Amino acid sequence: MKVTVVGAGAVGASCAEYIAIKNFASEVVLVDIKEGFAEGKAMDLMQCASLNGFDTKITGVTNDYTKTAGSDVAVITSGIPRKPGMTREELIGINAGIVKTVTENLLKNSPNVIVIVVSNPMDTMAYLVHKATNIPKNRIIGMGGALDSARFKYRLAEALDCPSSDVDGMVIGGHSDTGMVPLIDKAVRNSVPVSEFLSAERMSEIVEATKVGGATLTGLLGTSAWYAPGAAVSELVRAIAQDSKKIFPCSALVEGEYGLNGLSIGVPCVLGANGIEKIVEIELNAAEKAKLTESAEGVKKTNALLDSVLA
Ligand SMILES: NC(=O)c1ccc[n+]([C@@H]2O[C@H](COP(=O)([O-])OP(=O)(O)OC[C@H]3O[C@@H](n4cnc5c(N)ncnc54)[C@H](O)[C@@H]3O)[C@@H](O)[C@H]2O)c1
Ligand SMILES: O=C(O)C[C@H](O)C(=O)O
Repeated sequence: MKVTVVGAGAVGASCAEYIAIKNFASEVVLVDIKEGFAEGKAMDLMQCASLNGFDTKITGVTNDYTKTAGSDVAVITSGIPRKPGMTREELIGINAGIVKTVTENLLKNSPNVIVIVVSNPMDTMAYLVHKATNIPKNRIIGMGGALDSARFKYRLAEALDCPSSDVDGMVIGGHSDTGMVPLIDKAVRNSVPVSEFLSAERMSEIVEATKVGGATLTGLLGTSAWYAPGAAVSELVRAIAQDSKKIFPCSALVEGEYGLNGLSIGVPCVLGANGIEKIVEIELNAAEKAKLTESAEGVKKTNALLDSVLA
């Protein structure tokens, strides 16, 4: 499998590193607009090959999309990250134009590529890729829910004082500070509902900490996170490479699922060789449904800004 990662910054490089370390792709091409930057990141990462024991070939190019030709998957991380105090939505003015141009360049060279959108505001950027191209909806995947769910599991494990591998849980909805919907009533510790172990108050603290997970890290780091984002992307790419049919919450174009239409938003998706092979409609309780509907309204408000920022 050939994977292109556009944006060789914090998230793009972390994503390339995890893909290489997991050793399922033959080739990763890093692309950046900054002269020499992707080449440097690729060289540094390739010097880890003998140390970390991977065979994936990583190359870097400065804005030369001919080198990305024939990519099976392309990950778009190009654009600016937020600074402390900002929302992801505030990035739309700069990132929309970047994501649109990058997508057009990718498609010219890899018409059948599956696109994974990472740049923020991610749900709106995924929707932009849908609006600006004729890529079928199964080949446009927004990465947010896989990361948010990993953060949810981290918070659950912290509260339960157990390893993350003992908990399971999922976050659906928009990838925003207010729009995430951590499905706390469905979260389990080794198949036992977490409500058996945690008070209602502790559970709502976990939900709130999960929703602001990205903002918390941005406050600590001065820019947004990259390790868990890179790892989350690498798991989506792996599911495609291995045709695994695993379920991840991804931002997908909804056409009636969950009563929603005309936007990309985080919903459970089966991922395989064809990208999003199915949106899974799980039973939501009334509160979860109401939160998802409200979240969709928020994403739609941001989507409505696209025309003016791209004009
Ligand atoms: N969806 C998620 O879960 C998630 C998680 C983390 C970060 N993000 C988003 O990912 C984006 C990247 O974050 P980062 O921390 O890696 O930022 P960064 O600044 O470290 O890297 C971004 C890179 O994009 C490059 N770039 C800019 N314009 C480009 C273009 N036209 N073509 C190619 N490269 C271009 C820059 O030169 C830079 O190297 C941000 O928008 C951030 O908000 C999303
Ligand atoms: O928080 C951000 O702005 C980056 C990303 O969306 C994240 O959740 O880490």
